[in-house]
Amino acid sequence: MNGVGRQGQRSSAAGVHHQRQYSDNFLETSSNGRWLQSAGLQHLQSSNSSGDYGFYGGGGGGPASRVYRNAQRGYNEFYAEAPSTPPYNSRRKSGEESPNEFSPGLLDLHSFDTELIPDMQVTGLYDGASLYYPSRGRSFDDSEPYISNKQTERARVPDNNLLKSFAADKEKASSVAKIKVVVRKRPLNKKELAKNEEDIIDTLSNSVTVHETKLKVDLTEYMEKHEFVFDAVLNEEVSNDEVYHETVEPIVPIIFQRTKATCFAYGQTGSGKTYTMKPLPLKASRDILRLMHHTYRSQGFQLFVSFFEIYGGKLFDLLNDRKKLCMREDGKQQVCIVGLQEYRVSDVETIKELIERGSATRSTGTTGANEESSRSHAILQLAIKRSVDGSESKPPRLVGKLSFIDLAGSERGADTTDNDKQTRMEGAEINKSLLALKECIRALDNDQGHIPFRGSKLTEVLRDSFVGDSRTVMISCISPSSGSCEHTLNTLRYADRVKSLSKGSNPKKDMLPSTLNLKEPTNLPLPSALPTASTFEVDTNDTWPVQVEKEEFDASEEPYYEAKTLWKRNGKLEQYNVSASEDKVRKPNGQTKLELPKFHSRNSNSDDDLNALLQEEEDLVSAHRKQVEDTMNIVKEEMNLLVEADQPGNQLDDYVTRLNTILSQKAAGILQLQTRLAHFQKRLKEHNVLVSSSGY
Ligand SMILES: Nc1ncnc2c1ncn2[C@@H]1O[C@H](COP(=O)(O)OP(=O)(O)OP(=O)(O)O)[C@@H](O)[C@H]1O
Repeated sequence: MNGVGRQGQRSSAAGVHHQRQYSDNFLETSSNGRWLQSAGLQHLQSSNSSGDYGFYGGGGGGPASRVYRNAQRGYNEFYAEAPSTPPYNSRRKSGEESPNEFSPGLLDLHSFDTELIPDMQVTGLYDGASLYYPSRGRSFDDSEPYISNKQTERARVPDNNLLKSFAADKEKASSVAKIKVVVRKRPLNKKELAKNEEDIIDTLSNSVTVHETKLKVDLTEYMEKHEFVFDAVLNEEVSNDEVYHETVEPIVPIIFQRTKATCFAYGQTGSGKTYTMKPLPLKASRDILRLMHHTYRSQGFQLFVSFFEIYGGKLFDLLNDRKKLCMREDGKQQVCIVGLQEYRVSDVETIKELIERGSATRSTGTTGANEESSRSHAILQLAIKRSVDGSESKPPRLVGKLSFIDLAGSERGADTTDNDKQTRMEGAEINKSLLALKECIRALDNDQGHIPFRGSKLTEVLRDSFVGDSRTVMISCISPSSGSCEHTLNTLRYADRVKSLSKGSNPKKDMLPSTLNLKEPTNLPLPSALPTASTFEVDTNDTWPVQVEKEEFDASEEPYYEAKTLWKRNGKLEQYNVSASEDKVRKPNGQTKLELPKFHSRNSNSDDDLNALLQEEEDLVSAHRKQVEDTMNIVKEEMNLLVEADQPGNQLDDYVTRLNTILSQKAAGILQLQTRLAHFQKRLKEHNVLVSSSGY
């Protein structure tokens, strides 16, 4: 009844509301770095914002880290010459898909991208992409080469433009909202239609209204309206392409600007999370590869894909037969996933096959039940790395990362009262992770010094996505049916809480009547108490017990040591450096079989070695720190001694003895540290030998 009436009134607008202006808190990231990290691990590096800013700032890295930072300077300076981002170009209308073009966000980038501009077209710098892409209008096929060599060969870069454009790039990055919350409504499905369920959701511009039927005490029905405002609301007519344009596309270019971005799909089971998320990584990869081959051509960027899931608090590699993975965190809050396979990819087809393979592995799972996928979080990561000197002879370092997360069904968190113990535990874990996720996103936007990563496995794994220069897009998927009203409201309330209390939220929201979203009852859809570090179950198998308060390292810098060992590990590294054409092996029947290049997992002995090495590194840093403290105490003592020496009547014997003691102490301290350092250097060398002789 009501739903039918409202459907008639529903806005014909596609529901894509292009909001370009979001306030945000764009920060520059300092280039702290860490020089040792475990080889053979997929690294989810912690990053920090600048020390000025205060995210775990401070001298955690100690003097040794300073040395590393200096060593990194050259790289950073080099990096600072990345091409620019142009002013915003007019966007094509929703639904106008011409996939062979750069999508609008990318067009923006290109209109400043002199590298691609043929000499005779320089005057058309701001004329839009059509100038540079003669292939515009051709239908895009994933198997089609996405770049013509001729096009790139025409390009030349005026150096001064590179420098000029860096500022523009930064400006562009800062104009991308730090957190964006989007709602997507799916159409009624056959089952719901068969049950005569109504569409109770109205969408208009960037608001969504839920019409909830309630009963009065006299059992007459009445309608309660719940209205929410978000950054964008996408209705059931909106295509996956438009979802991409609205959510991920704007953040793709800034991944090259050392940004970590995360896109989540949140919602109840069957609300369309997978439907929404599945196409996004492929579309993003396509744009990333285009950028790599056009704008950042010959700059040594490489794209890597990994795909894993968190199920029942445990990690499984979806690209390696659901092999169980182990998450480790060292004393410096570096989170690593031991054994995760990461594939270097250079063509869309390979990525597509990987995504399909991972998705198939996920949906079949261990029990083969679809049920399972709604209880797991699937995480697909696209990592952009870059060779230090632009060549492939050196190991690549992480530049930016784009994570796509298809979260477990939000209502699964409520399974905590289920009779089955396993289900209860899974429900609790899901609950915990969704709560922790919300808190982390909010902390991120509020620039809180403390981000509650430890609330769940999910947030621990995503730690590096919440620190430093990061972007988050949350897509809340909702079902339109009256039967899902309660879940839909819960989803929208969750999304509202992620967004509404954040400092950098949509300025439009502030202009709205403050009561708009506050009409909502204040009870949380999920328990409001977030597990704290002390209540969080520490799995001693998976997590290092050491807890350090300070964030010390910058995720934008892949640790030198790791890079080195990765290189050694792979290099027998033709495998690692397989080109697109080598990725495929022709089968006798002419079909193309994918032969994927692999990062081999290391065996447990290697893991032990790595852990020991990491521990030694920590011991060395601690010893160094202690030595500095001791030296400072000794210097104080020395100064006192000098003051006393100046006093009349000072005993020379006493002065000489005490000075002797002080100098001996100093020498002993230095010697001790030197010995420890030499031992550590030896161990590093041994480790390299171990890696290179281990058959990789
Ligand atoms: N926007 C949409 N347009 C058309 N069909 C959709 C849309 N969203 C979802 N569907 C369909 O609805 C069904 C459920 O969607 P989907 O599997 O993506 O839900 P989900 O939220 O991922 O569920 P789960 O949590 O159980 O994994 C699928 O058949 C999907 O094709």
